[in-house]
Order: sequence, then structure tokens, then C-alpha cells
Amino acid sequence: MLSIANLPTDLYIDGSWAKPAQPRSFTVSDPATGERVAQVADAGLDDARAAVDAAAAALPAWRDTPPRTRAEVLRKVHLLMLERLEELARIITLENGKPLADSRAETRYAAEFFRWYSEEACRNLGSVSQAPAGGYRILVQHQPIGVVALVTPWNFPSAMGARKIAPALAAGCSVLVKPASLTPLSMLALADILAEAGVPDGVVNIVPTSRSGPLVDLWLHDPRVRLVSFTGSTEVGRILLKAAADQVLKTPMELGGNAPFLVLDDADVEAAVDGAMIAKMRNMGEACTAANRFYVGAGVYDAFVRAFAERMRAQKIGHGLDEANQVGSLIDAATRDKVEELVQDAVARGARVLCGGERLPGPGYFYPPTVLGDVPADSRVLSEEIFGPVAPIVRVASEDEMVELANGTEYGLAAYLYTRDLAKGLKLAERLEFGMVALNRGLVSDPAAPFGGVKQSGLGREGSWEGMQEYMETKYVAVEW
Ligand SMILES: O=CCCCC(=O)O
Repeated sequence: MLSIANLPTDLYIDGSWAKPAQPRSFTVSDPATGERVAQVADAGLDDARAAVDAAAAALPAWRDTPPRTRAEVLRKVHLLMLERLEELARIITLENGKPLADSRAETRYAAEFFRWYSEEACRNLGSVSQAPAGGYRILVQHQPIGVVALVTPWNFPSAMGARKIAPALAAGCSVLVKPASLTPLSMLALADILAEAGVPDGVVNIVPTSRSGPLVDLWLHDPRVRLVSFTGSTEVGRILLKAAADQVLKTPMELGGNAPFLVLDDADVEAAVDGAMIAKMRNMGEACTAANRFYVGAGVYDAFVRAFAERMRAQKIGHGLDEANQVGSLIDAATRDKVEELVQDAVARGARVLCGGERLPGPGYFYPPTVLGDVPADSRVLSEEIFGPVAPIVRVASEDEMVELANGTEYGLAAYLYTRDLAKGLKLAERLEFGMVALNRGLVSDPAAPFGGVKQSGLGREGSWEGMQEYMETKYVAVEW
């Protein structure tokens, strides 16, 4: 049984645990205490190359494995993850800082990607049609793209890996995973589960490193790698997109967000507050989908702000392993300092602090749930991604102005909208320049739904049947009939 004491900490290459070619390691710490959780093997370029060798060698057999067999393997991964939910959740909390309830939810979410793609593996549908001029037929099929490089973030160390690995395996690809150096343990913990479920050696290779740039760059310039999928900041996404251009790789990217949360004058305020708590506080705001700015109709402003601030103030803060806590430590000093800086900037410009607003003393990177009222339009907190438990609120006079404010960003990932008038909500959703709109809901994420953004929030979609298509090439055969 996996426990934190016998966590795998080596490189997982070709179905085996391996030491790096150069004997190096890096420390993974509990963000809440600063204590060391594990010392993890630190892959270098030779290891990165060995991982591609393994993935390339494993590819033909996996690609040719019947879809039903691949589906059954994925289904087993889903079941094993649920069986080990408590251990996996504990690992997430220890390396990331989020409270156990969030870690359990993340583990279920991650496992669900394996179930969903076990179901999709057998639905690789193509088509046959008659050429318009008659005569020949147009046969369209989808084939696995090949070896894929997956670069995963620290904020959902398990689920974001699962969201990439599951569709890649369902499609018949072999995989290289570079987990975030702050949180490599969840992906390493998945390796044994994949092996136990029947994923053949070399089909998934997990390569933690503290030197991500050169290692990923090597993968992107190896002609055997055909796709890079990344979840993280727009800034890093741009660097990867430029590097990926050299080998003309396919590049699904889930990048930054600046989600607006709109509460119309006719909204059910209680429901909007429930939704705001999820949209803001899931993962303590450390999510690209997190509500980043709240635009609230003047008619419901006071009621919404009062009730929301009360709920935020009541959240209990402390170590994520203590079941009593709903807010854990942020990931690191840089994240906490940025949150603090954005709050101070808004307050200096005239925003009112309705709760929170000061970092907590002591070890860890704790920042309390914070609500800022009447936030001036030029405050940085409205235009920059907060990645923390801070909710800036703006009073807005009309729905048109709300939509204009919401769209006034280079990002376009998720938006939230509350109204009792469904027809109006659907019309406004069409005007919102975002890849995902939650209408009277505080959560968009679902393995069965196409997750992704427009504008500078990314390219492509993860989840749903579209997520598997990212890992496939379309092949057209012109057939004389
Ligand atoms: O930071 C982005 C991760 C998104 C997590 C989700 O799927 O909701």
C-alpha cells in the first residue's frame, strides 16, 4: 500500500524506477511548514533522452493494442485511484498545501478522466463519404499522433496529469511527463497504479527535474516527439509555442485566466454567493478558472457583498492535513507575495477591505480569504491573475457595461454569470469572449466537457471527445470505389 513513507522518488522510465545518469536530487517541501517531504531524483538531459527512447520503442505495440484493451486498462486506473484515494489526497496536500477536502476532490476528478477516456477509447469515429463529383469515396480516420510530451502544473498535481495522460493513452500514444518541480510526487505515485493497471513498460515515462527548461527543450527538438501539451502561465506557454515551432509540433495549451464573475440585478443572491465561494475558493484561488474579478449589479451589490464577505470571513485557515481547515497554505512565497502586492495596490487606490487583507504570520504561505469592495477600475487586481483567495468586487450599473468589462482582458478562459432569466443568460453567454461560461454555477470543470480558452488563454481543448482528438492526426484516404 502506498504511504507517504515509501513514496517513489526516482525517475520512472521504461516501466522501471531509475536513478538519474548524474546523481542529483531536489527537495520537495510542505508549503505549510517548510519541512522536507521527499528528496526526488533530478533528471538531466541523458535521462530525458532515455525517456524518449523508451516511449518511441513502446509506441508501435500500444498503438496497435485493441481499443477495448486500452479502455480496460484505463478503467482499472480509475478504480485503483479511487481505492487509494486517501493516500493520493494526502500526497497532494503535503506537496501542494491545499486542504484535504480539495485534495480528495482533485483525486476523484483525476480518476474520472481515466474513466471518461476508458469510455472514449472505443469511440474513435471516422467517416466515409462520396466525393461531390461522384466516383471515389473520402475515407477519414484518426490515428494516434505518436510520442507526446506533457508538462503539468503544481496547482492540480494529479488532475492536470490525468487530464493529459488519459486521452493520450486512449488515443494510442506513448507519453513523456514532466511534472512541476514543486509537486512531482502525485505523478510519481500514479506510476505504480498505471503499471498495476496494465500500462505496458515505456508507454508512460515520468521525469521530474529541477531544470525544466533544457529538459523540455530537448524533447521539443527530438523529431520522435510530435506534440507538447502544457498547463500553466501564458508567459511559459509562449516560450513553449516558440520552441515547438521548430519541429512544427501540435500544441494544446491551457494558459492563464482572468475570470469575471457577473451577478445581474435579477440574480438569486444566495445562489450567487454559493457559486462565488466555489469559483473563488476552490483550490484557494490557485486555479486558472478561479473567479478573479466580480462585477455586481447595483441593485444586489450590498446584499451580495455582505453575504459573500461573511462566508469568506468564516473560512478556517491552517494546515491542509487538519480536517477542520478549509484554507491551506499557498504554494510558495512568490505566490503569496504577489497576492499581497495586488491587495495593497487596490487598497492604495481606494478599495475597501471587507475581510482579510493581511498575510498571516508564522511559517507557511497563508493568506486569509479577502474581499475588497468598490475596487477602482485601474487596480492591478482586476487585470492580473491573482492565484489566491482574494475577491475584488466592482459595482456595475448595466448589463452591457458588465459584458464590456468582462471582455476587457487579453485572457478568455472561464466566465461566471448569475441571472434568474435563463434566456437572457444564454444570450449574454454568447457575447462573453471566453471558452467556458458557467451559467448559475460556480464550477465549469468536468472531464466530459471541453475545457479550454480563447485569446491568450490557450489553444485546443482537454476533456470530452475533443480532448482525445488532440492526440490524433486525421488521415484521409481517397478510395476508388
Ligand atoms: O489552473 C488551471 C487548472 C484548471 C483546473 C480545472 O480543471 O478546473
